[in-house]
Amino acid sequence: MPVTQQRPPAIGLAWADAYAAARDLPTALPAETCAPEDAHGRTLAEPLLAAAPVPAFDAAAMDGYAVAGPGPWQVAGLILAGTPDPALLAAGTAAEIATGAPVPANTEAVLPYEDCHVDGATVHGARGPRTHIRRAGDDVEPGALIVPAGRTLTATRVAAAVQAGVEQVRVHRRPSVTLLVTGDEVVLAGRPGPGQVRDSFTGIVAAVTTRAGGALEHSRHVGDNPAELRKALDRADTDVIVVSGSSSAGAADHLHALLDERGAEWHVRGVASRPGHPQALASLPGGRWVVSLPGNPYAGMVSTLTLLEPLLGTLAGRPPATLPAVPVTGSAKLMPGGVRIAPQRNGVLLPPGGSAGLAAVADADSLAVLSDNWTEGDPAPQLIMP
Ligand SMILES: Nc1nc2c(c(=O)[nH]1)N[C@H]1C(S)=C(S)[C@@H](COP(=O)(O)OP(=O)(O)OC[C@H]3O[C@@H](n4cnc5c(N)ncnc54)[C@H](O)[C@@H]3O)O[C@H]1N2
Ligand code: MOO
Repeated sequence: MPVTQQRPPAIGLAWADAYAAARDLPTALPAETCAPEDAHGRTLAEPLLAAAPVPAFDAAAMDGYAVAGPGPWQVAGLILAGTPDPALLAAGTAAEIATGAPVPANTEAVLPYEDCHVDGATVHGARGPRTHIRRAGDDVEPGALIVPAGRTLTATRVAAAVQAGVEQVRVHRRPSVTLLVTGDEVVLAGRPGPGQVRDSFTGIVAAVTTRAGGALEHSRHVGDNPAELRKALDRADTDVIVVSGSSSAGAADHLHALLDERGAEWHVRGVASRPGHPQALASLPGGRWVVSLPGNPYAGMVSTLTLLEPLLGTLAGRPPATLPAVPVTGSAKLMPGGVRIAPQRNGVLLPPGGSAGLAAVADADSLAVLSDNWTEGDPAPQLIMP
Protein backbone atom coordinates (compact mmCIF):
# COMPACT_ATOMS: atom_id res chain seq x y z
CA MET A 1 0.00 0.00 0.00
CA PRO A 2 1.40 3.45 -0.83
CA VAL A 3 2.36 5.50 2.17
CA THR A 4 0.09 8.51 2.56
CA GLN A 5 1.95 11.76 2.26
CA GLN A 6 1.73 13.43 5.67
CA ARG A 7 1.50 17.20 5.53
CA PRO A 8 3.31 18.96 8.38
CA PRO A 9 0.72 20.04 10.96
CA ALA A 10 -0.51 23.58 10.42
CA ILE A 11 1.03 25.94 12.92
CA GLY A 12 -2.40 27.30 13.88
CA LEU A 13 -3.95 30.72 14.31
CA ALA A 14 -1.81 33.44 15.89
CA TRP A 15 -2.41 33.38 19.64
CA ALA A 16 -3.50 37.05 19.78
CA ASP A 17 -6.00 36.41 16.96
CA ALA A 18 -7.41 33.40 18.79
CA TYR A 19 -7.85 35.45 21.97
CA ALA A 20 -9.44 38.29 19.99
CA ALA A 21 -11.77 35.88 18.14
CA ALA A 22 -13.08 34.43 21.41
CA ARG A 23 -13.55 37.91 22.83
CA ASP A 24 -14.96 39.68 19.78
CA LEU A 25 -17.11 37.14 17.90
CA PRO A 26 -19.91 36.61 20.43
CA THR A 27 -22.52 39.16 21.36
CA ALA A 28 -23.71 39.80 24.88
CA LEU A 29 -26.60 37.66 26.11
CA PRO A 30 -29.89 39.51 26.60
CA ALA A 31 -30.61 41.59 29.67
CA GLU A 32 -32.86 40.49 32.50
CA THR A 33 -34.05 42.03 35.73
CA CYS A 34 -32.99 40.87 39.15
CA ALA A 35 -32.36 42.04 42.68
CA PRO A 36 -28.93 43.65 43.14
CA GLU A 37 -28.00 41.00 45.71
CA ASP A 38 -28.48 38.33 43.02
CA ALA A 39 -26.50 40.25 40.42
CA HIS A 40 -23.02 40.01 41.92
CA GLY A 41 -20.54 39.31 39.11
CA ARG A 42 -23.05 40.19 36.40
CA THR A 43 -22.71 43.15 34.06
CA LEU A 44 -25.05 46.10 33.94
CA ALA A 45 -27.07 46.33 30.73
CA GLU A 46 -28.45 49.69 31.84
CA PRO A 47 -26.96 52.37 34.09
CA LEU A 48 -27.45 51.94 37.81
CA LEU A 49 -29.39 54.97 39.08
CA ALA A 50 -30.18 55.84 42.68
CA ALA A 51 -33.80 55.13 43.59
CA ALA A 52 -33.69 56.96 46.92
CA PRO A 53 -31.56 59.68 48.46
CA VAL A 54 -28.46 58.76 50.43
CA PRO A 55 -28.61 59.50 53.30
CA ALA A 56 -32.30 58.74 53.21
CA PHE A 57 -33.10 61.25 55.99
CA ASP A 58 -31.41 64.07 57.93
CA ALA A 59 -29.32 62.33 60.54
CA ALA A 60 -26.79 63.06 63.26
CA ALA A 61 -23.20 62.67 62.07
CA MET A 62 -21.84 62.55 65.62
CA ASP A 63 -22.87 61.28 69.04
CA GLY A 64 -23.88 64.30 71.16
CA TYR A 65 -26.82 66.67 71.48
CA ALA A 66 -29.25 67.94 68.85
CA VAL A 67 -30.01 71.54 69.74
CA ALA A 68 -32.47 74.24 68.72
CA GLY A 69 -32.37 77.92 69.57
CA PRO A 70 -29.68 79.63 71.61
CA GLY A 71 -27.87 77.78 74.45
CA PRO A 72 -27.50 76.68 77.09
CA TRP A 73 -30.00 73.92 76.31
CA GLN A 74 -32.18 71.83 78.58
CA VAL A 75 -31.98 68.13 77.76
CA ALA A 76 -35.49 67.05 76.84
CA GLY A 77 -35.05 63.56 75.39
CA LEU A 78 -32.93 60.81 73.89
CA ILE A 79 -32.98 59.82 70.20
CA LEU A 80 -31.33 56.56 69.23
CA ALA A 81 -30.70 55.29 65.68
CA GLY A 82 -33.84 53.69 64.32
CA THR A 83 -36.24 56.18 65.95
CA PRO A 84 -38.91 56.66 63.27
CA ASP A 85 -40.08 60.25 63.70
CA PRO A 86 -38.50 62.32 66.47
CA ALA A 87 -40.52 65.14 67.99
CA LEU A 88 -39.58 68.75 67.26
CA LEU A 89 -37.32 70.50 69.74
CA ALA A 90 -38.57 73.51 71.63
CA ALA A 91 -36.18 76.50 71.37
CA GLY A 92 -33.53 76.24 74.09
CA THR A 93 -33.80 72.47 74.40
CA ALA A 94 -31.59 69.60 73.33
CA ALA A 95 -32.04 65.89 72.68
CA GLU A 96 -29.20 63.52 73.36
CA ILE A 97 -28.67 61.80 70.02
CA ALA A 98 -26.70 58.91 68.52
CA THR A 99 -24.82 58.96 65.20
CA GLY A 100 -27.20 57.89 62.46
CA ALA A 101 -30.36 58.77 64.38
CA PRO A 102 -32.81 61.08 62.59
CA VAL A 103 -32.60 64.65 63.83
CA PRO A 104 -35.83 66.50 64.74
CA ALA A 105 -36.80 68.62 61.73
CA ASN A 106 -35.94 71.91 63.43
CA THR A 107 -32.51 70.84 64.73
CA GLU A 108 -29.99 73.59 64.09
CA ALA A 109 -26.89 71.56 64.90
CA VAL A 110 -25.58 68.50 66.67
CA LEU A 111 -22.98 69.29 69.32
CA PRO A 112 -20.55 66.39 69.74
CA TYR A 113 -20.05 65.30 73.34
CA GLU A 114 -16.46 66.52 73.21
CA ASP A 115 -17.61 70.07 72.42
CA CYS A 116 -20.10 70.22 75.34
CA HIS A 117 -20.08 70.56 79.04
CA VAL A 118 -23.08 68.96 80.72
CA ASP A 119 -24.19 70.18 84.09
CA GLY A 120 -27.11 68.12 85.37
CA ALA A 121 -29.70 68.41 82.61
CA THR A 122 -28.17 71.49 81.03
CA VAL A 123 -25.86 71.40 78.04
CA HIS A 124 -23.34 74.19 77.68
CA GLY A 125 -21.29 74.68 74.61
CA ALA A 126 -20.80 76.70 71.49
CA ARG A 127 -21.75 75.69 67.98
CA GLY A 128 -18.80 75.39 65.66
CA PRO A 129 -18.80 76.05 61.92
CA ARG A 130 -20.20 72.55 61.17
CA THR A 131 -23.72 71.42 61.99
CA HIS A 132 -22.74 67.73 62.20
CA ILE A 133 -25.98 66.89 60.41
CA ARG A 134 -25.90 64.61 57.35
CA ARG A 135 -28.62 65.96 55.11
CA ALA A 136 -30.86 63.66 53.03
CA GLY A 137 -29.36 63.35 49.54
CA ASP A 138 -25.95 64.80 50.53
CA ASP A 139 -24.19 61.78 48.99
CA VAL A 140 -26.63 60.87 46.22
CA GLU A 141 -29.88 62.35 44.97
CA PRO A 142 -32.59 60.08 43.53
CA GLY A 143 -31.93 59.49 39.84
CA ALA A 144 -28.18 60.15 40.14
CA LEU A 145 -25.85 57.85 38.23
CA ILE A 146 -24.07 55.42 40.54
CA VAL A 147 -22.45 53.07 37.99
CA PRO A 148 -22.65 53.28 34.18
CA ALA A 149 -23.82 50.41 31.97
CA GLY A 150 -21.14 47.91 31.03
CA ARG A 151 -19.62 47.68 34.50
CA THR A 152 -19.61 44.39 36.37
CA LEU A 153 -21.33 44.39 39.73
CA THR A 154 -18.77 43.94 42.47
CA ALA A 155 -19.76 43.56 46.11
CA THR A 156 -19.10 47.30 46.56
CA ARG A 157 -21.40 48.23 43.66
CA VAL A 158 -24.12 45.91 44.96
CA ALA A 159 -23.82 47.54 48.39
CA ALA A 160 -24.01 51.03 46.83
CA ALA A 161 -27.12 50.00 44.89
CA VAL A 162 -28.82 48.61 47.98
CA GLN A 163 -27.89 51.71 49.96
CA ALA A 164 -29.50 53.89 47.27
CA GLY A 165 -32.77 52.00 47.52
CA VAL A 166 -32.35 50.08 44.25
CA GLU A 167 -34.50 46.96 44.25
CA GLN A 168 -34.00 45.80 40.67
CA VAL A 169 -31.12 46.05 38.23
CA ARG A 170 -30.91 45.24 34.52
CA VAL A 171 -28.01 42.87 33.94
CA HIS A 172 -26.98 40.55 31.15
CA ARG A 173 -27.90 36.92 31.53
CA ARG A 174 -25.10 34.79 32.90
CA PRO A 175 -23.69 32.44 30.24
CA SER A 176 -24.34 28.85 31.28
CA VAL A 177 -21.61 26.28 30.85
CA THR A 178 -21.44 22.49 30.59
CA LEU A 179 -18.09 20.80 31.09
CA LEU A 180 -17.54 17.42 29.47
CA VAL A 181 -14.43 15.77 30.89
CA THR A 182 -13.42 13.13 28.36
CA GLY A 183 -11.07 10.22 28.75
CA ASP A 184 -11.48 6.61 29.86
CA GLU A 185 -8.41 7.03 32.02
CA VAL A 186 -9.71 10.08 33.88
CA VAL A 187 -11.26 9.69 37.33
CA LEU A 188 -13.13 12.57 38.94
CA ALA A 189 -12.55 11.53 42.54
CA GLY A 190 -10.52 9.14 44.63
CA ARG A 191 -7.12 7.61 44.05
CA PRO A 192 -6.44 6.77 40.40
CA GLY A 193 -5.78 3.12 39.63
CA PRO A 194 -3.04 1.86 37.29
CA GLY A 195 -3.02 3.91 34.08
CA GLN A 196 -5.60 6.36 35.42
CA VAL A 197 -5.26 10.10 36.16
CA ARG A 198 -7.22 12.38 38.46
CA ASP A 199 -9.19 15.06 36.62
CA SER A 200 -7.45 18.46 36.66
CA PHE A 201 -10.09 20.46 34.86
CA THR A 202 -13.31 20.65 36.82
CA GLY A 203 -11.98 23.06 39.46
CA ILE A 204 -10.13 25.21 36.94
CA VAL A 205 -13.08 25.50 34.55
CA ALA A 206 -15.43 26.26 37.45
CA ALA A 207 -13.13 29.03 38.72
CA VAL A 208 -12.55 30.63 35.30
CA THR A 209 -16.27 30.43 34.54
CA THR A 210 -17.25 32.17 37.76
CA ARG A 211 -14.55 34.80 37.35
CA ALA A 212 -15.75 35.58 33.82
CA GLY A 213 -19.37 35.97 34.93
CA GLY A 214 -20.67 32.58 33.82
CA ALA A 215 -22.30 29.69 35.65
CA LEU A 216 -20.99 26.13 35.44
CA GLU A 217 -24.26 24.23 35.44
CA HIS A 218 -23.15 20.69 34.61
CA SER A 219 -19.92 18.80 34.77
CA ARG A 220 -19.90 15.27 33.36
CA HIS A 221 -17.38 12.59 32.72
CA VAL A 222 -17.55 11.08 29.25
CA GLY A 223 -15.66 7.97 28.16
CA ASP A 224 -13.65 7.72 24.95
CA ASN A 225 -16.58 6.48 22.97
CA PRO A 226 -18.00 8.56 20.13
CA ALA A 227 -21.61 7.59 20.88
CA GLU A 228 -21.22 8.71 24.48
CA LEU A 229 -19.63 12.02 23.49
CA ARG A 230 -22.27 12.57 20.78
CA LYS A 231 -25.04 12.05 23.30
CA ALA A 232 -23.37 14.33 25.85
CA LEU A 233 -22.92 17.09 23.25
CA ASP A 234 -26.54 16.84 22.15
CA ARG A 235 -27.82 16.87 25.73
CA ALA A 236 -25.81 19.94 26.72
CA ASP A 237 -28.32 22.77 26.46
CA THR A 238 -26.09 25.50 27.86
CA ASP A 239 -24.69 28.55 26.07
CA VAL A 240 -21.20 27.09 26.17
CA ILE A 241 -19.92 23.52 26.13
CA VAL A 242 -16.35 22.99 27.29
CA VAL A 243 -14.76 19.70 26.33
CA SER A 244 -11.49 18.67 27.96
CA GLY A 245 -9.39 16.13 26.06
CA SER A 246 -10.29 14.59 22.73
CA SER A 247 -8.82 17.69 21.08
CA SER A 248 -6.09 15.99 19.13
CA ALA A 249 -5.72 13.41 16.42
CA GLY A 250 -5.55 10.19 18.44
CA ALA A 251 -7.68 7.09 17.96
CA ALA A 252 -9.86 8.14 20.92
CA ASP A 253 -10.17 11.82 19.92
CA HIS A 254 -13.66 12.11 18.40
CA LEU A 255 -14.57 15.69 19.11
CA HIS A 256 -13.62 17.27 15.79
CA ALA A 257 -15.42 14.64 13.73
CA LEU A 258 -18.55 14.95 15.88
CA LEU A 259 -18.58 18.71 15.61
CA ASP A 260 -18.12 18.52 11.84
CA GLU A 261 -20.97 16.00 11.70
CA ARG A 262 -23.15 18.60 13.49
CA GLY A 263 -22.26 21.38 11.04
CA ALA A 264 -20.11 23.33 13.49
CA GLU A 265 -18.48 26.52 12.34
CA TRP A 266 -14.84 26.62 13.37
CA HIS A 267 -13.50 29.95 14.57
CA VAL A 268 -10.24 28.71 16.04
CA ARG A 269 -8.85 25.33 15.16
CA GLY A 270 -5.35 25.09 16.54
CA VAL A 271 -3.29 27.98 17.90
CA ALA A 272 0.36 28.83 17.30
CA SER A 273 1.10 28.41 20.97
CA ARG A 274 3.15 26.19 23.23
CA PRO A 275 1.43 24.81 25.16
CA GLY A 276 -2.14 24.80 23.97
CA HIS A 277 -1.61 24.07 20.33
CA PRO A 278 -4.71 21.87 19.77
CA GLN A 279 -7.25 24.20 21.46
CA ALA A 280 -10.30 25.17 19.42
CA LEU A 281 -13.43 27.28 19.39
CA ALA A 282 -16.50 26.45 17.33
CA SER A 283 -20.18 27.31 17.27
CA LEU A 284 -22.97 24.87 16.60
CA PRO A 285 -26.04 25.60 14.50
CA GLY A 286 -28.50 27.10 16.98
CA GLY A 287 -25.85 29.14 18.72
CA ARG A 288 -24.11 26.97 21.31
CA TRP A 289 -20.37 27.61 21.61
CA VAL A 290 -17.87 24.80 22.02
CA VAL A 291 -14.45 25.34 23.59
CA SER A 292 -12.06 22.44 23.17
CA LEU A 293 -9.34 22.19 25.81
CA PRO A 294 -6.29 20.02 25.16
CA GLY A 295 -6.13 17.18 27.67
CA ASN A 296 -2.66 17.96 28.99
CA PRO A 297 -3.51 19.91 32.16
CA TYR A 298 -1.21 22.93 31.70
CA ALA A 299 -2.17 23.16 28.02
CA GLY A 300 -5.86 22.93 28.94
CA MET A 301 -5.54 25.57 31.63
CA VAL A 302 -3.82 27.96 29.21
CA SER A 303 -6.70 27.35 26.82
CA THR A 304 -9.31 28.26 29.43
CA LEU A 305 -7.55 31.63 29.69
CA THR A 306 -7.07 32.05 25.93
CA LEU A 307 -10.54 31.07 24.73
CA LEU A 308 -13.02 30.36 27.52
CA GLU A 309 -12.50 33.44 29.67
CA PRO A 310 -12.78 36.07 26.88
CA LEU A 311 -15.73 34.19 25.32
CA LEU A 312 -17.66 34.13 28.59
CA GLY A 313 -16.76 37.73 29.37
CA THR A 314 -18.33 38.97 26.16
CA LEU A 315 -21.40 36.74 26.49
CA ALA A 316 -21.81 38.11 30.02
CA GLY A 317 -21.83 41.65 28.61
CA ARG A 318 -18.40 42.72 29.79
CA PRO A 319 -16.47 45.25 27.71
CA PRO A 320 -13.53 43.84 25.73
CA ALA A 321 -10.68 43.10 28.09
CA THR A 322 -7.08 43.95 27.32
CA LEU A 323 -4.57 41.79 29.09
CA PRO A 324 -2.11 43.55 31.38
CA ALA A 325 1.49 43.51 30.11
CA VAL A 326 4.52 43.58 32.39
CA PRO A 327 8.25 43.44 31.65
CA VAL A 328 9.66 39.95 32.10
CA THR A 329 13.25 38.80 32.42
CA GLY A 330 14.81 35.35 32.34
CA SER A 331 15.01 32.80 29.60
CA ALA A 332 12.50 30.68 27.75
CA LYS A 333 12.49 28.43 24.73
CA LEU A 334 10.57 30.62 22.30
CA MET A 335 8.31 29.13 19.65
CA PRO A 336 9.22 30.21 16.11
CA GLY A 337 6.12 31.69 14.47
CA GLY A 338 4.10 31.49 17.68
CA VAL A 339 4.06 32.18 21.40
CA ARG A 340 5.51 30.41 24.40
CA ILE A 341 3.36 30.73 27.49
CA ALA A 342 5.53 30.51 30.57
CA PRO A 343 5.06 31.03 34.31
CA GLN A 344 6.63 34.08 35.95
CA ARG A 345 6.96 35.37 39.46
CA ASN A 346 8.02 38.94 40.34
CA GLY A 347 8.77 39.55 36.65
CA VAL A 348 11.20 36.64 36.36
CA LEU A 349 10.42 33.55 34.31
CA LEU A 350 10.25 30.35 36.33
CA PRO A 351 11.77 27.05 35.18
CA PRO A 352 9.24 25.65 32.71
CA GLY A 353 7.37 22.45 33.38
CA GLY A 354 5.91 20.23 30.69
CA SER A 355 2.46 20.79 29.26
CA ALA A 356 1.12 17.90 31.34
CA GLY A 357 2.12 19.20 34.78
CA LEU A 358 0.77 22.01 36.94
CA ALA A 359 3.43 22.16 39.65
CA ALA A 360 5.60 24.61 37.68
CA VAL A 361 2.75 27.14 37.50
CA ALA A 362 1.28 26.56 40.95
CA ASP A 363 3.60 29.10 42.59
CA ALA A 364 3.68 31.62 39.72
CA ASP A 365 2.11 35.10 39.76
CA SER A 366 0.87 34.76 36.20
CA LEU A 367 1.66 33.33 32.79
CA ALA A 368 3.67 35.45 30.37
CA VAL A 369 2.75 35.24 26.70
CA LEU A 370 6.14 35.46 24.97
CA SER A 371 6.19 36.15 21.25
CA ASP A 372 9.00 34.70 19.15
CA ASN A 373 10.78 38.07 19.04
CA TRP A 374 10.57 38.66 22.78
CA THR A 375 13.86 39.59 24.41
CA GLU A 376 14.67 39.90 28.09
CA GLY A 377 12.96 42.86 29.73
CA ASP A 378 10.32 43.28 27.05
CA PRO A 379 6.76 43.55 28.35
CA ALA A 380 4.61 40.47 27.80
CA PRO A 381 0.83 40.07 28.16
CA GLN A 382 -0.10 38.23 31.33
CA LEU A 383 -2.69 35.53 31.81
CA ILE A 384 -3.83 35.28 35.40
CA MET A 385 -4.31 31.72 36.60
CA PRO A 386 -7.55 31.00 38.43
N1 LIG B 1 0.09 12.88 16.86
C1 LIG B 1 -0.13 13.90 17.66
N2 LIG B 1 -0.32 13.68 18.96
C2 LIG B 1 -0.52 14.70 19.80
C3 LIG B 1 -0.52 16.00 19.31
C4 LIG B 1 -0.34 16.24 17.93
O1 LIG B 1 -0.35 17.37 17.44
N3 LIG B 1 -0.17 15.14 17.14
N4 LIG B 1 -0.69 17.04 20.18
C5 LIG B 1 -0.28 16.79 21.54
C6 LIG B 1 -0.68 17.88 22.38
S1 LIG B 1 0.16 19.35 22.18
C7 LIG B 1 -1.65 17.75 23.31
S2 LIG B 1 -1.96 19.06 24.40
C8 LIG B 1 -2.42 16.54 23.45
C9 LIG B 1 -3.92 16.83 23.43
O2 LIG B 1 -4.57 15.66 23.67
P1 LIG B 1 -6.14 15.52 23.76
O3 LIG B 1 -6.78 16.83 23.97
O4 LIG B 1 -6.61 14.74 22.62
O5 LIG B 1 -6.33 14.77 25.12
P2 LIG B 1 -6.09 13.26 25.46
O6 LIG B 1 -5.35 12.60 24.37
O7 LIG B 1 -7.33 12.69 25.94
O8 LIG B 1 -5.14 13.42 26.72
C10 LIG B 1 -3.87 13.99 26.65
C11 LIG B 1 -3.23 13.86 28.04
O9 LIG B 1 -3.96 14.59 28.98
C12 LIG B 1 -4.42 13.77 30.04
N5 LIG B 1 -5.76 14.24 30.45
C13 LIG B 1 -6.85 14.27 29.66
N6 LIG B 1 -7.89 14.75 30.37
C14 LIG B 1 -7.43 15.02 31.60
C15 LIG B 1 -8.05 15.53 32.78
N7 LIG B 1 -9.36 15.84 32.82
N8 LIG B 1 -7.28 15.70 33.87
C16 LIG B 1 -5.97 15.37 33.85
N9 LIG B 1 -5.33 14.89 32.77
C17 LIG B 1 -6.06 14.70 31.66
C18 LIG B 1 -4.48 12.41 29.44
O10 LIG B 1 -4.46 11.42 30.41
C19 LIG B 1 -3.25 12.42 28.55
O11 LIG B 1 -2.08 12.21 29.32
O12 LIG B 1 -2.18 15.63 22.42
C20 LIG B 1 -0.79 15.47 22.09
N10 LIG B 1 -0.70 14.45 21.13
O1 MOO C 1 -0.97 21.87 23.76
MO1 MOO C 1 0.03 20.55 24.04
O2 MOO C 1 0.07 21.68 24.86
O3 MOO C 1 1.61 21.50 23.69
O4 MOO C 1 0.68 19.87 25.45
